Amino acid sequence: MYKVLVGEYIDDEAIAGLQEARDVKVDVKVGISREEILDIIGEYDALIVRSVIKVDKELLDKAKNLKIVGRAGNGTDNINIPEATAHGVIVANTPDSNTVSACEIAIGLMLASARNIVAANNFIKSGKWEREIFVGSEMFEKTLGIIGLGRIGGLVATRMKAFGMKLVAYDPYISDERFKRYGCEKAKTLDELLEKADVITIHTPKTKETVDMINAENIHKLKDGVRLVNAARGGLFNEEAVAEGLRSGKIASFGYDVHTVEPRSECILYEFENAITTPHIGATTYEAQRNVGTQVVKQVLNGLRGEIVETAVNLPAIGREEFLIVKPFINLAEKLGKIYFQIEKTPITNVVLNYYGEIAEQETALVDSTAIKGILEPVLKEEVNYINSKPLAEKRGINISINKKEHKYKNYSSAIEFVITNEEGKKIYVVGTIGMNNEERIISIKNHDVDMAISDNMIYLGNEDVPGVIGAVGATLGKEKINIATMNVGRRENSAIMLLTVDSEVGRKSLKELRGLSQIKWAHYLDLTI
Ligand SMILES: NC(=O)c1ccc[n+]([C@@H]2O[C@H](COP(=O)([O-])OP(=O)(O)OC[C@H]3O[C@@H](n4cnc5c(N)ncnc54)[C@H](O)[C@@H]3O)[C@@H](O)[C@H]2O)c1
Ligand SMILES: O=C(O)[C@H](O)COP(=O)(O)O
Repeated sequence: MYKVLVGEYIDDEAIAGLQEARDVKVDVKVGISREEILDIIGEYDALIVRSVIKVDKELLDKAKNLKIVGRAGNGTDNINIPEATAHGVIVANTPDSNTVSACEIAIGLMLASARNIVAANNFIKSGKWEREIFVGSEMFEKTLGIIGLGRIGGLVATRMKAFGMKLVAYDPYISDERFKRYGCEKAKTLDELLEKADVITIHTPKTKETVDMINAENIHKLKDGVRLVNAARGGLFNEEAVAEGLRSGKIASFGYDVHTVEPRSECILYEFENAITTPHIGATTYEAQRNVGTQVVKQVLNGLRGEIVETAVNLPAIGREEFLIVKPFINLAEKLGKIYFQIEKTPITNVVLNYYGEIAEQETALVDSTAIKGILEPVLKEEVNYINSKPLAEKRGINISINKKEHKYKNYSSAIEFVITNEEGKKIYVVGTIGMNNEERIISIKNHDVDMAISDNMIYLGNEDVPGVIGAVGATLGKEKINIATMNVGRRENSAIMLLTVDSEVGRKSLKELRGLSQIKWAHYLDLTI
């Protein structure tokens, strides 16, 4: 039974989804104190957070059973990712699930602050009526500067284009094509954007580069009467500098959802009527919370069950399309990796993974990790996952190298070759491919060419290359009530092997019977279930 701690509010349906899982016990402790979480985290296999709980080294050191942290949302700046990786903990967020809500709050703050909606609302409810003091500005034909043209920046661009705004964006990490796609003029420098924009909205993560993007030094570069919006992360615009700009009139308004300190009850900006704010509610919509909740539960269950966690942030970033190409190879690699310790017992010193053909042109880091996971998992007591498999192998003195090579298995569009060297200096080769309909196939084992679909239950035999072996093996398995699904033979000068797929598990007694046949030199059952 996996224990999951939900430490911040997530959607009720998502909690119900967790509770329905038979292998999970859920504790919901929304608003849990720091002291309590440090006390109890050692019991849990998974932790679900939003942006409040700090998942730092202190917490991770105490989280002895933790396998995955699910971030029900986008930003992960409350989680120490390198530490999580060092602890073998997967961190997964839900990057696409709340972007529309975040975009809409940015636009809401932009319009509300430009039209004095909050001040006018407060004014009228205090029993007064005036109109002239609430003169605002239109967005039509103004220039909107977007810092960070990622998911949310892109959504804002599309929508504000419809308002008739001219768009200029600053994002040094994206292609020119993306600027074109969103109809944005590319600002080559931040200064260029600061100088051109009538309204500026920021949609970057919080990094060393993005903190204080508007600060005391560069505020004079802004247009007089500029309007600012921050629905990304607190501190991207320096609060003191913005307060100074609001005081001097340089900045006409500031709409912000995110704060340098959260939660907070005081802020230098609260005195300004034209600075309107919300308590980080960008993702607080029914739709976003439903999406985020469903997505985080899916990722956490996958992580606990050893399945692929598509949105893991401490794995190499891989696009959806690329992921779909690589995905079948991920399972294939794990299965091929499992073969070694089922046919050999000597410890490994070296693993070389060679990629050939189309797969060699892809980002294979996920495949590398699962290949190593496949090798180690059957023999290690510790939990092995995609995150910790390589560090665990290195800790055990196993040298790993990955190569993308010119194609040598030309009959196949792609191939993965394992070359495993053990302490006796023996080299074991296992090669596989993905065939039609994403079928996992083994195409060579210990230098014997075979070509057969992998199944969960396989038998690998070494035999004399003499007449009658196939019949003897068939009869023996028949006696043991084991049905043979397929059979493949591989022969070389002095040796022959047989690889069989069978419909059921093969017990010790059946293996003993096979080994007792005079023509059989050795027999192994390969359990390749994952
Ligand atoms: N207010 C909320 O409730 C809420 C909700 C969701 C997301 N967010 C925040 O919104 C922000 C954007 O999220 P996203 O999903 O669009 O992220 P994203 O990763 O899709 O896009 C971020 C963009 O910022 C760019 N960028 C990075 N460093 C930059 C720099 N120094 N200068 C200019 N551009 C830079 C990147 O190239 C990228 O294109 C994040 O900070 C996220 O945490 C807030
Ligand atoms: O990064 C995010 O997803 C948003 O800032 C929302 O954060 P929250 O989950 O704490 O509302």
